Amino acid sequence: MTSPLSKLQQIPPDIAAVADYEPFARQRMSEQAWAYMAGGAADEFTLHENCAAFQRWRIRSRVLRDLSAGHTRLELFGQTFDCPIFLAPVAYQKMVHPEGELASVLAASAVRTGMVVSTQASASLEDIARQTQVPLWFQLYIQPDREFTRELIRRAEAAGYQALVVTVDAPVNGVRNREQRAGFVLPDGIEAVNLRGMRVPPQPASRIGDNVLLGGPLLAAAPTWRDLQWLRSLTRLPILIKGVMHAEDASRAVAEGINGIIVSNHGGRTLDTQPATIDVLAEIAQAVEGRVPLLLDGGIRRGTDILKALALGAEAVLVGRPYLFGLATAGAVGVAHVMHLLRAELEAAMALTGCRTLDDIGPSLVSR
Ligand SMILES: Cc1cc2nc3c(=O)[nH]c(=O)nc-3n(C[C@H](O)[C@H](O)[C@H](O)COP(=O)(O)O)c2cc1C
Ligand SMILES: CCCCCCC(=O)C(=O)O
Repeated sequence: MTSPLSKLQQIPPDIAAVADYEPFARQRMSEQAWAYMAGGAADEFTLHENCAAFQRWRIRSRVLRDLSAGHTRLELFGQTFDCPIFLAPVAYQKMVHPEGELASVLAASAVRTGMVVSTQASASLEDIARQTQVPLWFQLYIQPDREFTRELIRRAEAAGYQALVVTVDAPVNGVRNREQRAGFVLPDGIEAVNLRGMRVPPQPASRIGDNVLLGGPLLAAAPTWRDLQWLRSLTRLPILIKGVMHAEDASRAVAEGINGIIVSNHGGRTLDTQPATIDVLAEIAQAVEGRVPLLLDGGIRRGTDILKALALGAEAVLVGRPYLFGLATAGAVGVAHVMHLLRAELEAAMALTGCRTLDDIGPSLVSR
């Protein structure tokens, strides 16, 4: 006899690729939760374009190279990871599985890769950190209440987080029509527990689009470059900014002393009709000239997508929905399996392009 929890920890038969998890995840979620987790902004052009753009890049195979003693290890900010595929910050994971972020972080530990924990996690940042043996990074939404923000950073440092990822592409929520049509609201019992006690409560995600924005208090308190200087004065942790899509912003970030940049359009959830992340990566890499590490997320569904991103200038990638669908389907085991599939596909792609290590992956391997 299997308990309901154990059913939520079993990998369904016949899963061969990350995309195979999607229908199982869909079955296990309410229509409202699915709208929030799978959906994007407005007409969802960017959501789809992130994936479609990878298909327009071609990989050139290479033959007869020495592949002995190969690996996918990488070092970032003095931290070692077994593979360049991180778990992106994703809010409210208990909405899709009772163990939520606590399951995801176990999976990150099992595959010895990084996880970025969302400010809007549904488990406490301390409880998540206690579950792991790999370096964790904390994703920061700078809050209108700056004192509270300072305290969040102090808590993240005390809990052992090893980098701050400041998300800069969502001073307001996107126009989430799919969520509106489904009537999405956070279910009872799911909340951003790390924001408890804040003086200015965050607005519920699905209502933000209904309010007047320009000239209102929300945007008056929105983060600016000045806030990044303030963050720098508060912490010695490496600071990355997530949500850069323009070479000029990337150059400015480097000039401001930011330690890393995540090329991201928030998985198509903020400003619709932005280009795919993979299509702006080379331009941003050119502006950054290797001065700080670049990471990329959005639309990664195959190991070949990862190889393309690394070839065009990223040192690592992050995935969002793929591991969320693994989590919804089979908890920690599902997340670990998704990460394993992506890594196995990356290794196959590396072998077939003659790359022994990540350093061997370069622009000559891809073309449009
Ligand atoms: C349900 C959901 C919640 C998210 N929550 C956050 C968040 O709290 N903070 C953040 O910086 N990004 C958040 N993101 C964006 C992801 O970090 C990431 O940029 C995106 O999912 C990458 O695209 P992909 O889902 O195609 O891999 C969220 C994405 C999803 C799907
Ligand atoms: C004002 C932005 C709220 C976003 C909440 C979580 C998130 O990032 C998401 O994509 O959803």
